[in-house]
Amino acid sequence: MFSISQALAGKIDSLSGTSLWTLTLKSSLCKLQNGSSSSLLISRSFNNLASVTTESQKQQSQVASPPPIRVGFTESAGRGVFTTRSIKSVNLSTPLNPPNVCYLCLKKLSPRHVVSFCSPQCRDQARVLFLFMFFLLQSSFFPGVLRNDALKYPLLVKRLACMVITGVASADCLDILQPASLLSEMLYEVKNILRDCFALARPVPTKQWYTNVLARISINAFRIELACGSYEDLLSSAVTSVSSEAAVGSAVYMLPLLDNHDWDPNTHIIWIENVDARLKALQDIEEGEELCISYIDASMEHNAHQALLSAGFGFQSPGLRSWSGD
Ligand SMILES: C[S@@+](CC[C@H](N)C(=O)[O-])C[C@H]1O[C@@H](n2cnc3c(N)ncnc32)[C@H](O)[C@@H]1O
Repeated sequence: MFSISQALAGKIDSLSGTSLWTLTLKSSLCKLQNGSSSSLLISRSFNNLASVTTESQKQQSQVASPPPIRVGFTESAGRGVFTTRSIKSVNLSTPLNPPNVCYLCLKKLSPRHVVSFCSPQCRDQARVLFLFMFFLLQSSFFPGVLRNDALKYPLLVKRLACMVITGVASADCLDILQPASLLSEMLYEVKNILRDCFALARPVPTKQWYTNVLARISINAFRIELACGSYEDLLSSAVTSVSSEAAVGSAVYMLPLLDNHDWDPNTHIIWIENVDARLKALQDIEEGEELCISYIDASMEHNAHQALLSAGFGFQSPGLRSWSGD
């Protein structure tokens, strides 16, 4: 298990040599009323990730070792994430249905939970972070809005707005991420959804601000497919497809957002106890190799695959073209 906790502070907690990384970033989450949820994870200092230290390094009394991953430039896909050591893959088996999860941290709830937070701590943190959110959650307009998938990103924008307003995140914390071109309909929805929220805030965030944030979130948000209660659950669930209906939320992370797409990825992002993201090696990875994930369901038909990549991410996948042209 390769665990990186408190990436916000740039620390890795443990390293024991298997194929699973944990990227734990400071989180702020919200489960929505109709059963879907959204979350936003912010790492304040991207640069900290380049200077992480490991628990095993600490335990081996300061034995010098490079961080296990580094951010570098690829030939054709901008920035990417590369390993600095080799990693062995492990086998996974059958998927589960997504569990009911805590509104704040997406941790799986036991059947005895009647409220939607796993602990008083999560509930209290949510109260602070979602001060402005609660107003909207109570509005009759809200459940209808949430049925539209495309609107989860405005909700993430709103989450960030709440965090900025309450001082948890800085207004420019996503600026480092690559932006997407936005459809005018999305901007319209953002404006409507955020209007009441922003009306309560001083100073009022500008349209320019939320356009900027939405443009980045819309290309960089992850669907959180699963939030398993244990490592055993993970082993039986991590193969759930990106295209399945198993998503329990969405999240924005810093480091995983620099993972580029490959039609035959060498890693897969997964979640175990909560919204902390883990990268799992799908195959043995050589030192220095770029870590790639599949942005979409890799089993998808070729033209649909290319259309999604093109519309959603602004590029096409040459690997897939040669693969499907056999
Ligand atoms: C989530 S970002 C990945 C990090 C990005 N390379 C960066 O520098 O911030 C997604 C963007 O990376 C680029 N990208 C990712 N995978 C690619 C690939 N296989 N080929 C070309 N461009 C790719 C596309 O511009 C895409 O919109």
